[in-house]
Amino acid sequence: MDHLDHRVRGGWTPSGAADAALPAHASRWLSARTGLTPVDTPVAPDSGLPVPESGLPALVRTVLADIVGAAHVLVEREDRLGRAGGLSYVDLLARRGAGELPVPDAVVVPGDPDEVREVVSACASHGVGIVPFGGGTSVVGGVSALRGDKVAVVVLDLARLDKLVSVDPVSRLAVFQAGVVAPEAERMLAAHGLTLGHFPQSYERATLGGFAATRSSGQASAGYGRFEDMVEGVRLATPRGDWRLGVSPASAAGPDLRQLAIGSEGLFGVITEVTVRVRPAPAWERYEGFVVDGFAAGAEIVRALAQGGVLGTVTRLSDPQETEVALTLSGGWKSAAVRGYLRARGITEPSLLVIGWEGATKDELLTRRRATLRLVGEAVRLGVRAGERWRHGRFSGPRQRDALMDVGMCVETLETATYWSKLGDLREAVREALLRSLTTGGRRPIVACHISHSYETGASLYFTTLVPRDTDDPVGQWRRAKQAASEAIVGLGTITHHHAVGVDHAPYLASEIGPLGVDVLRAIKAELDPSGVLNPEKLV
Ligand SMILES: Cc1cc2nc3c(=O)[nH]c(=O)nc-3n(C[C@H](O)[C@H](O)[C@H](O)COP(=O)(O)OP(=O)(O)OC[C@H]3O[C@@H](n4cnc5c(N)ncnc54)[C@H](O)[C@@H]3O)c2cc1C
Repeated sequence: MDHLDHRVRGGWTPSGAADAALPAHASRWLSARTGLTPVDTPVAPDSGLPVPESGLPALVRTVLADIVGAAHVLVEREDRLGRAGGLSYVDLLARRGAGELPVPDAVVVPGDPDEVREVVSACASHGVGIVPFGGGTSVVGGVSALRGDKVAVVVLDLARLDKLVSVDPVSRLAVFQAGVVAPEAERMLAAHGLTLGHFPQSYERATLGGFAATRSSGQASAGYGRFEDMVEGVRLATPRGDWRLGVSPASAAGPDLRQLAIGSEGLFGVITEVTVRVRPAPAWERYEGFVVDGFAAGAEIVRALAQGGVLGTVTRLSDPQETEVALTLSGGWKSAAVRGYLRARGITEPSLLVIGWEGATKDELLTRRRATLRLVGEAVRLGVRAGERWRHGRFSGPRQRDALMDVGMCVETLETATYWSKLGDLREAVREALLRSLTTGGRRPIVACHISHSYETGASLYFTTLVPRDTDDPVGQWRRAKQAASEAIVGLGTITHHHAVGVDHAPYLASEIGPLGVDVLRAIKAELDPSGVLNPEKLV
């Protein structure tokens, strides 16, 4: 079985490798902007990382091998290391030898939903923790191999649950096994002229089960909705047995229990199948770029589009800081000329707005575009080239994270959401908290932000922070900034719009859902997972 490459984002896809490097001028620019003294800190080779011996009791190993076959219970060092943690900044730091990297005692790879149910049941009987593992792209510690009070912990890898179970084109439904990765889902649906329309930035590697477990939101959420809007049904392997939910497009049969599985982050059961709503694949697509003067003016445009019901399928507004960073790191800011042109057009704080439209026919697309453009107002139109440029790089930005870490940067992202009336305040509060906590020792952080998911009532804010890494205490530097940002968010917005809770946001969950909410979640967990083996130390 493949080992996940946690080091080089270009390893996600061979075609992506080219986007993983930094352009030549980038470290010079970073030095000038942030005070970086470039260093060379490549990833510690995995062979240098401490990996304890597997503590999986021999009896449990035999029981698991009887269920999935001995070849699918992996205890070798490389296999366990390959499924140790996800892709958060802290995970990446641990790969560089800073901080702890919890390594599972084994990786179990069941072949179908029934085997998953049996593995879950066996682990529950023997008090062994289970970390459900989809694409391993969690950025909040969701797949950290924490064992809590359990004797051992195994990663339950869903890679072999990779099948399209059925398609119902009449009802526009498809049933997938949970380990199907997003591009494979799209490929299988394309054979039926259909699309799911879920394109998060982690698209190349994340799974449908992972999307459901984390309430994921893709770049085309304005057109297709968030992942929870797409889920019609789920099949969940719990220690209490198999649980299937979702039998009709709507129901008044009590609370919607599917929502217990969606966003449950592997604590209530392992999702083995997901029934999703699908759509005809669009025949026409068009992306265009615009520049607005300042974030506030751009946010007003996006609000008008959202409340006017004319958002593009993709609608994404970068603030001036993100516009600068994105164009510099992509090597695209042919600066002087573009800045001069924008200044001549009265733009002093360029904020890039990208809008993408889709349609079954060209006329449908153009009708949508016209409706949007009526509300875009004074924005400077950069045209299709700028839009296509964004589309080309839509999944590649994060791949540069490793290259940035190699030269000594701390690179972290966080996301939140709030109502339109509080959006400006929330952006300011988070910016201020990050700048305050990270401006130390001559380091000058860049805090960049964008809106990429908009609703009638509000929008998400996604922050990217770049700052020279504190080489003496890189984890402490991250922890202080995370705490400052999270405390700034509490009371103004949600602690997470789509990355989920995992480990990193768990301390702030109660402030969002109340202590009673936490008790309710714990009661549900106690009912479904009485021995508490599912994903220890996450969510609640
Ligand atoms: C570069 C990058 C960009 C990203 N961009 C986005 C984005 O645009 N939008 C977005 O929503 N997210 C984004 N993410 C976050 C992440 O990709 C999502 O949370 C995604 O939904 C995780 O899917 P996965 O298959 O990788 O799940 P994993 O990382 O494997 O798991 C995530 C959580 O779900 C649990 N889990 C996984 N599969 C199952 C299952 N079958 N049953 C029960 N529990 C399960 C895990 O235990 C864990 O708690 C990004 C991450 C990275 C690294």
